[in-house]
Amino acid sequence: MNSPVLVINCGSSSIKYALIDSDPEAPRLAGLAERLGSSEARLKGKNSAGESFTQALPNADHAEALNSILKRLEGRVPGAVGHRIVHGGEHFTRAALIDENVIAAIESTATLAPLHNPANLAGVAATQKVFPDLPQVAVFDTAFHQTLPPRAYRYALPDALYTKHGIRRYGFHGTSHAYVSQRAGELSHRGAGGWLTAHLGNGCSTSAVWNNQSQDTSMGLTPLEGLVMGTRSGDVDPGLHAHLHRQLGWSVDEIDSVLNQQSGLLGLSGLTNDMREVEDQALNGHPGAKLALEVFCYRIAKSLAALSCALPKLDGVVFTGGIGENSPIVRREVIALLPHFGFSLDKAANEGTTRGKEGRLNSTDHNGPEVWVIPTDEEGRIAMETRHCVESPE
Ligand SMILES: Nc1ncnc2c1ncn2[C@@H]1O[C@H](COP(=O)(O)OP(=O)(O)O)[C@@H](O)[C@H]1O
Ligand SMILES: CC(=O)OP(=O)(O)O
Ligand SMILES: [Mg+2]
Repeated sequence: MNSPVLVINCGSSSIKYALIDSDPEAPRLAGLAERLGSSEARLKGKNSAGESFTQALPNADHAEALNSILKRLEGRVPGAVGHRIVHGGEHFTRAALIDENVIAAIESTATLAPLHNPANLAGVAATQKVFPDLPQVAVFDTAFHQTLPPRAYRYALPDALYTKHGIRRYGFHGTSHAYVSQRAGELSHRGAGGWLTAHLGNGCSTSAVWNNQSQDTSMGLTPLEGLVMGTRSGDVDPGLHAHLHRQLGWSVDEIDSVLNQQSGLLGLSGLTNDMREVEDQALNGHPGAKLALEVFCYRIAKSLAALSCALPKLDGVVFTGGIGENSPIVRREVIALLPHFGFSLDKAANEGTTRGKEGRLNSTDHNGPEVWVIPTDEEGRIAMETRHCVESPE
């Protein structure tokens, strides 16, 4: 397929899009429709000359936003649409051409990713209306982690909860972990081997990848397990839920909303879910922001150390996502908490790396495991998998 792929990552009130050519060097048309459904709705993006635009779309819904996106494609016609679908359960080990059965399977896992899957499905429905003749492909966050062995994916719960109800660890951000671990293997003389990856964006997760296969990851049944995130708590004592219910009288919905939307950096700092602001306020001495940064970094280091058990040998660690790519402070603090692993961080390289650049952050004469920053490319990976699926569907 020579035509470009339109990649859609649909959230509850936003659509991220990118039009990606088969030639990876060709310029991308990309942007974001946000605050959909409100009077503030708008479309922001870049044209092929690299110029930014912003267009107000008052009260636009997903379908209206897609029609506006279509007009920004500068006459280029996609050959397929690739959708990011967060939860694919155990049904999907690779991308799938969307039909009624695939939609039904995605619907059946929707309750496991309530922040993501319903919005992803709404994006599919809206896109099918706008592009009725194009093949549409679902690319799952969970698929890359379907290689986890049972020791990593099983919870120590009664067997029937897994066999009858699918309660197990799935893992997310698979396209990102797959892309950056593969890229680390290509950039480093060590090749594909044992890589720990830290995807640190609004959602955050770590993964242990051996020979391009995921061996373990920090997120579980839902994208709430594991690291501290922008507004998500990550790991808490499983006894917390019963305690909050019995002692404070909180309902399940209240508990769920606190853990997903009012916790993480926002909860600890009492200020914001935005790491840039947390760092600024921590530097100003704000106690909540300092604590948020400290817990955030400690939890990442602890997770990386734990995940190293999944690898026969450790070749290096890769930082990615908005925070991983842009925060020298977080990278420095995390590496400083792992002194037994023999990492060495080059201060100038760590502080000099800027967004959009791949780089190794340890000195070249160093024999221990490497430290890399690799900007993630979830859209590029989704386009590649979409192309592959359309060309050779199973
Ligand atoms: N220069 C920076 N320093 C620290 N954090 C940054 C910087 N730039 C972006 N971030 C953080 O990255 C996070 C967003 O990550 P991103 O991967 O863009 O999000 P999403 O998961 O929505 O794709 C926010 O917490 C933001 O503050
Ligand atoms: C799965 C997940 O957490 O995704 P995001 O980072 O886009 O919220
Ligand atoms: Mg993200």
